[in-house]
Amino acid sequence: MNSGQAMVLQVDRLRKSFGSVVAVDGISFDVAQGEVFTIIGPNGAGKTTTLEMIEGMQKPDDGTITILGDSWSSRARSIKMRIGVQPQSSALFDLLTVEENLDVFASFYERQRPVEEIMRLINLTDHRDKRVKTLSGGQKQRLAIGLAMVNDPEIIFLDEPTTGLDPQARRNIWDIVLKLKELGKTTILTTHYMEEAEKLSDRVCIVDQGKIIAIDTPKALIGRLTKEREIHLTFTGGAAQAAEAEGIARTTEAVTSVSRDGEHLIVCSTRPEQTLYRLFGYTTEQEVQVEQVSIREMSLEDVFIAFTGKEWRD
Ligand SMILES: Nc1ncnc2c1ncn2[C@@H]1O[C@H](COP(=O)(O)OP(=O)(O)OP(=O)(O)O)[C@@H](O)[C@H]1O
Repeated sequence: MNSGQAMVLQVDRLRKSFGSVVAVDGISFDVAQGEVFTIIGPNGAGKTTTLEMIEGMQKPDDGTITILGDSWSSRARSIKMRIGVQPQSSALFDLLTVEENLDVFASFYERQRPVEEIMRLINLTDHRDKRVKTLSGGQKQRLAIGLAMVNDPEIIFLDEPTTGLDPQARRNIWDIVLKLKELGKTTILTTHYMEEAEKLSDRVCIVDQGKIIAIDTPKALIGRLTKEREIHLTFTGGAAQAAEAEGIARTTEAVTSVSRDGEHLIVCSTRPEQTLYRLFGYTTEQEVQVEQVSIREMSLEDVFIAFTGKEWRD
């Protein structure tokens, strides 16, 4: 986060329980103007409850929310005019067209962004006269994001905008989020897709069981992991060659573990470049052919596993 940027949202020690279930257990973070800020976590982690408290739809048991300098208790109307919340698909008017839905939602606000511009932004201009009930799941989600834009808000909240969509439809939503960023908007979204968080976000807040387990840029989070990398090699000459290379790998500095499955060799190293250099020195000298070589990239999924000790499940 750039310290020169204005904070548009400050969340401090938020708590919310439902009976004996602690849904949100002391969550604090700040969001700067223009950021794409993603709250990610497994099912039931407390993402929606956190978002709904910030959106003013649920009252926290404890903690404070300052949004665009205001609080819900003193300036609710002003906040509502300046934020945009993606409605549930079920809130769309099924029998009205895309354009009519946007017009109806826009009529609730004094400040408006031209509907024409929103339809371009959500790539639905060609479908403007289609009734909502005839739209695909992805198109409905895009319209829902458009409805969050009608008052030209400064902050836009998207709760799992891509859940249940196919990969192409998800990418179409990602394009919209990136366009919102170009427009200088702040976007706060939730997801349980790690890949999505990694691609879209300036910063990611990983939550589990109502608590933040890590918060930073995707790059910094991944950088915090061990420097160990997995090198995968496949030998054209088969298992015998792989076994010989396995012997070399085992005596190579910085290698922490080696395993072999037939002609495939997996070498874990804290200095992968040097390890590869040594292995290629051997293969060149012995004229051994390597069919395939790769170094596995670390992802946010690895961050989750490292921080919680649990497997990530979408
Ligand atoms: N209205 C409610 N009444 C009772 N329990 C609730 C209510 N809303 C949420 N919870 C519980 O609070 C916890 C957090 O739920 P929340 O919906 O915030 O999680 P989430 O991270 O958004 O999950 P998902 O990805 O499944 O939407 C869960 O255990 C959930 O069952």
